[in-house]
Amino acid sequence: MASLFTISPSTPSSSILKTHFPFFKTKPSFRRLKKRSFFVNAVLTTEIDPNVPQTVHRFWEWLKDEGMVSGKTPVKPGVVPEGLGLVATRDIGRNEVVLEVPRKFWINPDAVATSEIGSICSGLKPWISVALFLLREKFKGEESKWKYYIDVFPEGTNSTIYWSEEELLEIQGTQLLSTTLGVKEYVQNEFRRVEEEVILPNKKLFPFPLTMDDFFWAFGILRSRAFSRLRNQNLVVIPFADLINHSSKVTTEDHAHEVRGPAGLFSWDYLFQLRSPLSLKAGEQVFIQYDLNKSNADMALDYGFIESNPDRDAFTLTLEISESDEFFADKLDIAEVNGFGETAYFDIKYGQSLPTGLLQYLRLVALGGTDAFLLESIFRNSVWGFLELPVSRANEELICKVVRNACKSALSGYHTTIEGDEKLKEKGNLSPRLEMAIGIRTGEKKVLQQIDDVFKDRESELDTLEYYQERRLKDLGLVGEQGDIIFWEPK
Ligand SMILES: C[S@@+](CC[C@H](N)C(=O)[O-])C[C@H]1O[C@@H](n2cnc3c(N)ncnc32)[C@H](O)[C@@H]1O
Repeated sequence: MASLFTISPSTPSSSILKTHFPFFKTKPSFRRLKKRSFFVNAVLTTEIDPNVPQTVHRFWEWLKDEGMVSGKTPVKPGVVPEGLGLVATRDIGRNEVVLEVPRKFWINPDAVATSEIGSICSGLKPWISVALFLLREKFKGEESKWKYYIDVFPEGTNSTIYWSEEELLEIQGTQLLSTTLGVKEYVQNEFRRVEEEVILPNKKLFPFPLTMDDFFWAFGILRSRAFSRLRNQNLVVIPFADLINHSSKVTTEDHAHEVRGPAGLFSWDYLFQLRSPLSLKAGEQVFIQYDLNKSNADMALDYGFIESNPDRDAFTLTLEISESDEFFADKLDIAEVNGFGETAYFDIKYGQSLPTGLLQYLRLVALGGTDAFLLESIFRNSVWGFLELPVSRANEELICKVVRNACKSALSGYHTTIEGDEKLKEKGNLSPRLEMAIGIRTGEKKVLQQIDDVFKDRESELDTLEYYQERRLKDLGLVGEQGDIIFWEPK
């Protein structure tokens, strides 16, 4: 039965880039330079905290210069525990607009299409075209229109894609480790392909050495900073807006909007508008909710941090209809009619009931022997409904056994126990990556424990559960309230 149930990964670094790029001709921008020297003083003395790096001062000045920041802007960048963040300069009401960024400053596949590399990026995946764009702009250094923005990007995050081998050992046995390795392999393959097909054949456009680490840097920047939920925009990096950090205190996600509005002195355009989901006092940080649906493993991979909230702990069960199953075709047909496939993924979250369809799919996969009649075509429209409830003792016993064995086997793959992890946490003084590793492995183990408990309880109830045949007899009026068989007696 090993093929009935497999637990497998749920889904599918960095170097400091040289900012000086000698191959681009220098075009002095007197307007920008002149204005900058004026604003730098103003900014330095009155506006931004002196602890904020110079790169951020220059970026702030650039935002003013380009009209994205005015005297009315109620936030400014600040150094906060999450790195850089946006801090309220006055009290801000809930739902109040904190910033607006005109479309001409959005970096998305459309912006790449109209850039110098547009023609060679047209067939690429959206994220790859934006990654190449960012890398190229980074290498252009002084010559890039985006220089002040790119200068405030971090060199990396704590995403597991950047962890050393030693650090990855701390998540040994976790699904996050397999997902991380899968993602790294995917990015490596994409880099090799784009290097061969786009970068090397276009030396004029990419006259600098682009390494795998550079590509990973861009990938990590996009995963952690791109907004993906705007209407018609499936990937967009927005200067200024991407300085905003996440807080679990925010429980809504409708903070980002695309609106029409003034985008300069005489122009009107789409604006990316960010509203504060919370009311804030001056000096407090503005936060949003990045994604309510992401598990801690997703957060670790994308953003390089996790929440202590156990609701984010999850484990993905992967179920499969084996091709060697004698009823493979019928089972697959039933699964497909009901929105599943040969393989089905079920995300199980801590503290929540089993996901819809999991028990049906399990019972379907385990169906055989005397229950196989349910696979006949006359039952095709009703079988999924039957599978909602236990089919037979043998079927229910099998699913319990298989799930429990899989949980035990997964639990044996972790190199620490929940108790051991909790002791480490109590001791404190952990690096952010080790703290994440402990959080992730404890979370996964707790979910596995929870799944095992559910099926353990079910196993203990096998004798008292009602099965298909009994229900059927009841439906036909042939079983009494006490479970006794009623014989037909002529009146
Ligand atoms: C969109 S950027 C926000 C700006 C970022 N703090 C910076 O310094 O540029 C997202 C990154 O900020 C950090 N971050 C955001 N919210 C966080 C949180 N609640 N805890 C820890 N790090 C956070 C993570 O490094 C994440 O990848």
